[in-house]
Amino acid sequence: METTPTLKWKHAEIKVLMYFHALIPYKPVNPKTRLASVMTQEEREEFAEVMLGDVISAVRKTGCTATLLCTSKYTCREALVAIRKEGLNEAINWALPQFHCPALIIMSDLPMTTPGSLQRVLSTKADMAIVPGLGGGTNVIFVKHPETFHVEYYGFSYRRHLQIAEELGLTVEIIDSMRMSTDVDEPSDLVELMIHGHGNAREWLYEHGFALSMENGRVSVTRNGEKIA
Ligand SMILES: Nc1nc2c(ncn2[C@@H]2O[C@H](COP(=O)(O)OP(=O)(O)OP(=O)(O)O)[C@@H](O)[C@H]2O)c(=O)[nH]1
Ligand SMILES: C[C@H](OP(=O)(O)O)C(=O)O
Repeated sequence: METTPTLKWKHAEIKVLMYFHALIPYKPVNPKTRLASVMTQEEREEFAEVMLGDVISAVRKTGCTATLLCTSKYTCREALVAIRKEGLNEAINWALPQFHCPALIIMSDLPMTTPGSLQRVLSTKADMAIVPGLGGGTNVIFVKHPETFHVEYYGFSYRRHLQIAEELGLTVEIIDSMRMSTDVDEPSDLVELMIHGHGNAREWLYEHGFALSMENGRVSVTRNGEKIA
C-alpha cells in the first residue's frame, strides 16, 4: 500500500536552515579612550583588535557571516569590511535597511562572548533578542526583520532599544548573560576579562604585564606590579 506524502513528511527529519548576518561596528584608530589611563594609544589599538578577533571567532562558530562597519581602512580575512566614517548609529542605520535576513548587531568589545552564549540569542522565539550592557548600554541586538528597525546607541540605549521595539510591536527576549553584558570599557572591566576570559584578549593582557591580585578580600588588577583597578 502506498504511504501518503503527509505520512512520509511527518516522519522526515526536517532541518530548517536559517541564515544570519552579523554587523560589528569597529573603530580601529584611537579606540577605548576610557582605558587611556592604563594603556598607550598603540596598546589600545592592538587590544581593541584582539578583542574584535575574539568576537569574530565566536560569531563565525555559530555559522554567522559578518560585516565590520569600520571608521577607517581596515583589512580582515574573516569578515567583510564596510568603511563608514559617520558615527556609530548612522553607520548601523545605514546597513539595517539593506538586510534580507535576520541581523545580529554585536559590539567589538565583548571578548568573553562564546558561541554558546550567542546561540541563546540566535535561537530566540521572539522577534528580537537584546543583551543589556553594564551601565545602561546595549551590547547585542538580534532582530529578525532588521529592515524595519533602527538603533540609538549611547547613554541609556538599552531602554531606548526596548522602546523602539515596543513602538514597532515587536516581541523581545532579554538575555541575561554575564559574558555578553560585560563590555570592556573601563579598567575595572579588565578584572572580569582576566577571570572569565578564554580567548586572545585575556592572553594579551597577561602578556602585557596585567595580573590579578587580592586586596582586602577583593580581586584587583595590577600592571607591572601597580594596582590599576
Ligand atoms: N562604526 C563605528 N563604530 C564605532 C564608533 N565608535 C565606536 N565604535 C564601535 O562601537 C562599539 C562600542 O563603542 P565604545 O564602547 O564606545 O568604544 P570606543 O569608542 O572605542 O571606546 P571609548 O573611546 O572608551 O568610548 C565598539 O565596537 C567600537 O569599536 C563609530 O564612530 N563608528
Ligand atoms: C555604544 C554604547 O556603549 P557604551 O558607551 O555603553 O560602551 C551603548 O551601548 O549604547
